Amino acid sequence: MNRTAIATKGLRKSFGQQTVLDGIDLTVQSGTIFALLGPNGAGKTTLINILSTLTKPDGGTASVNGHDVVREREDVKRSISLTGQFAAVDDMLTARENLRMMCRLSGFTPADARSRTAELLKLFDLEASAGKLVKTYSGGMRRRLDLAVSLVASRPVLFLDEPTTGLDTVSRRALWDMILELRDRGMTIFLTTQYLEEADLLADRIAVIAGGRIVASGTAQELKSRFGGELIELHGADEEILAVYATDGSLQHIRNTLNELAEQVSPDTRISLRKPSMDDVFVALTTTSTTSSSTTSTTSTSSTAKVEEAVQ
Ligand SMILES: Nc1ncnc2c1ncn2[C@@H]1O[C@H](COP(=O)(O)OP(=O)(O)OP(=O)(O)O)[C@@H](O)[C@H]1O
Repeated sequence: MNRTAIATKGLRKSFGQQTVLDGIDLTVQSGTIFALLGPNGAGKTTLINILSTLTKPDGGTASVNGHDVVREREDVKRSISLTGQFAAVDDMLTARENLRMMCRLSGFTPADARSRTAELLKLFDLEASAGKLVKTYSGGMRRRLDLAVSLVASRPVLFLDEPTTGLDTVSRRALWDMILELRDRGMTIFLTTQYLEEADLLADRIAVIAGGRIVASGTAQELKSRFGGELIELHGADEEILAVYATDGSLQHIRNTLNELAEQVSPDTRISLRKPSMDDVFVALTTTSTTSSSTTSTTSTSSTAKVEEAVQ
């Protein structure tokens, strides 16, 4: 049975004159991974801060695990883990010592602290280095320990603010596996990211935030399918992409689009066909055609639709 873990309605937040969240409506089902995707400064951290009770909204409502984030703040706090919340991972202690200390501070008995520590070291693949000082850890190991520490107390909802920023590809993939494992154990995970691939591969549902609003939401497949079947890319002499046009993938539409483009672009323009990616969705939703590198001086005609137009 699907249960709602996080819900917001008309959520608003401004800092001074700047409106950061301009009426956010979201629903996240229990036991799923939800990715909030958006460019720098879009309001992702502000939304996580509101949902985790660190910041008060100016208007609208939000609930986590059935509790209102303003009126039932303590209940919300007891329902969530937030990575980085306990940024106090001590560099001069080992991972095992850090975890045991956090367990004891959270009220575990010594025996329970030992077994929870062992469980978390295993889950986050830190057993081999559990006895080494944290100051000797790589960025990826450190991030895994941060996550392990934030999960000392078992809570149903986990907030991850850009969990893999700055990690190399191997560490990023290792962390993704762990996030998926947490979801499979029944946790609800709300993460923010600027990495399209991360949202694409991890999330059950994605919402794209831009200009203080949710401009699109759905599964990765649903978002990509807004473009239809195939994209036509126009390339210049140096292989640079001049423009991207959406088609429904049918021979008829592709032929009509090419015929119309042939009248507008120089004869040595090259073309290629490809499937839509999350990058296309993101660029189309978060940039205007004047700033996109995929613009051209051609005008849209009856069967041509640049990706920025196709997805709106
Ligand atoms: N406490 C604050 N006081 C004033 N302005 C703030 C405050 N917190 C955030 N802002 C502003 O609100 C906007 C959104 O910030 P936020 O950190 O939520 O964005 P973000 O999507 O998380 O960005 P990034 O991906 O860069 O972390 C930014 O313009 C930021 O400068």
